[in-house]
Amino acid sequence: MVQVIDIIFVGKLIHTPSLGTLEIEDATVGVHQDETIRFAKSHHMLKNAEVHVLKPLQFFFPGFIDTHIHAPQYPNAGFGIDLPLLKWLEKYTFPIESSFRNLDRALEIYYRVVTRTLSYGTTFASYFSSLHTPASALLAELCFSLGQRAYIGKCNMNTLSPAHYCEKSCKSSVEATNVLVSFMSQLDPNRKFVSPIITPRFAPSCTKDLLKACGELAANHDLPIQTHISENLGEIALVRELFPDRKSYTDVYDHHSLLTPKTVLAHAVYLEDEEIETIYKRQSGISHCPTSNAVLASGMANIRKLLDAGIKVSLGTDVSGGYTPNMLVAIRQAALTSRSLASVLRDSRIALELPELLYLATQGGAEVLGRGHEVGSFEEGKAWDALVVDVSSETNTPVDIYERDTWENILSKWVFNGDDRNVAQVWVNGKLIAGTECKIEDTSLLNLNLASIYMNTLTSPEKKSLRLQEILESFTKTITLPVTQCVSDGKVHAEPWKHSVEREDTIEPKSFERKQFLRST
Ligand SMILES: O=c1[nH]c(=O)c2nc[nH]c2[nH]1
Ligand SMILES: [Zn+2]
Repeated sequence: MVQVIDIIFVGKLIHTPSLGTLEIEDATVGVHQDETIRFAKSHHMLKNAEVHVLKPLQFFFPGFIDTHIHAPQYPNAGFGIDLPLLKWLEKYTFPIESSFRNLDRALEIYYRVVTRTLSYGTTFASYFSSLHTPASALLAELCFSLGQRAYIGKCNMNTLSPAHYCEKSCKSSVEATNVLVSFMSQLDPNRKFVSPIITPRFAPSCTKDLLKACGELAANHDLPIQTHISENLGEIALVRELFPDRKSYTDVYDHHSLLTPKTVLAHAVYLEDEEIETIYKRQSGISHCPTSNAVLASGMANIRKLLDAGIKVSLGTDVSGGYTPNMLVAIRQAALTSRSLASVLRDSRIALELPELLYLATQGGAEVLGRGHEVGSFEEGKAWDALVVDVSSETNTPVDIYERDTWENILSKWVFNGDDRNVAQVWVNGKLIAGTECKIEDTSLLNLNLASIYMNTLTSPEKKSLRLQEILESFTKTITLPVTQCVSDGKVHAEPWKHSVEREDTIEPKSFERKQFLRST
């Protein structure tokens, strides 16, 4: 039985509960651990509570919600900015994703992705994994055990992809998805922390029957959906060619019942007015990915137009089209993109203001993921998913604060100059899980946890026991020296996954039996 402790947080509290509203106030917030904010902004005290009082240049901010990130593309973050979308997929993206057949590799990289995004203050992420069910299950286990809220979707893709990275049929894609869904239902039956999300990669990589099947999977299991839409002109032309009967890219998804109130559409750079209307009618949401749109020279989405149309909008890092999983960078790029577009189109209203940008990165994300009533801002009854941001000189970051700075200025300086060193604490559901002030003391326990995660995703019991020692040993190395994987014979290998040996246990299983799992709470 988990011991329940009440916690009281005292300090500056900043959030954007609605689009364009910025609240900055001194607050005392009571939180029932593992439950929700009991009372916000009141000075009522709880008995036997643990009290956290912030230092002068620290403040509470809602955890970031990244509504579009490709976990297996993380090793490519920061390179491959020379090609447009379709060529980029072929040259960089499909090769890295296909390497996630190998679970050792998946574990090493996914562990890094989750801990890295947490260090930047992402408390909730909607992940695309690769097409592999075991590696996707592993990512789910990692998020669950490390405490990050996550939607996890294995890619559905059965056409127009390289032979070595393409599902064989609609049927096998659906079966593999069902395996992941049932695995995750055992992991977190209430979907409070981790939930599957149906993930048809994008229209060109799915046959019509698979698009239809994805719509049915989402409806039958009551699951959210994520995909890409209207990112790049070459892609849009391809969709027109592949689906000549459909009026538009949006119509392709609508026709296959993929536009629901729980659908996340990434990019939406070139939507026509009629498509915007359809998306509004279906109450689907958009993940704006401005860094990726700039890196791949895809275009500039007019977010003001989407907001004016009443569409829910959020922000995504879109690693590795986006070069970093840092949500602060997504916010900066959204600001600059909107300002560039405002000047090009000679309409100053297009520029997004700081409170709007912060909303997109928090409450806007929660709304798009269908969890606006639970997370995204500090309201009575919501979960305590919060950051303690520290902008004091002790952090040694380029956020230099002077006496005359107002809290609005301080906030803006953090957004434009801050980094992970300013993320002192990361709380999810009333539990401290990351941040510079959160020290993981017992690394052996962490290793053990990771090992049990790994074990849960393997199929054959014999292989599990045989490899336990090996796994435990390799973790110590992986955690402390992740980069050594890229170096051999004294040379740095740009594509380290090519050097890994494929093993039999990377074959897609028919089903998972989830073993009892250690969660640290
Ligand atoms: O930015 C993108 N990243 C991807 O991995 C992808 N796949 C299809 N369309 C895509 N766009
Ligand atoms: Zn993407």
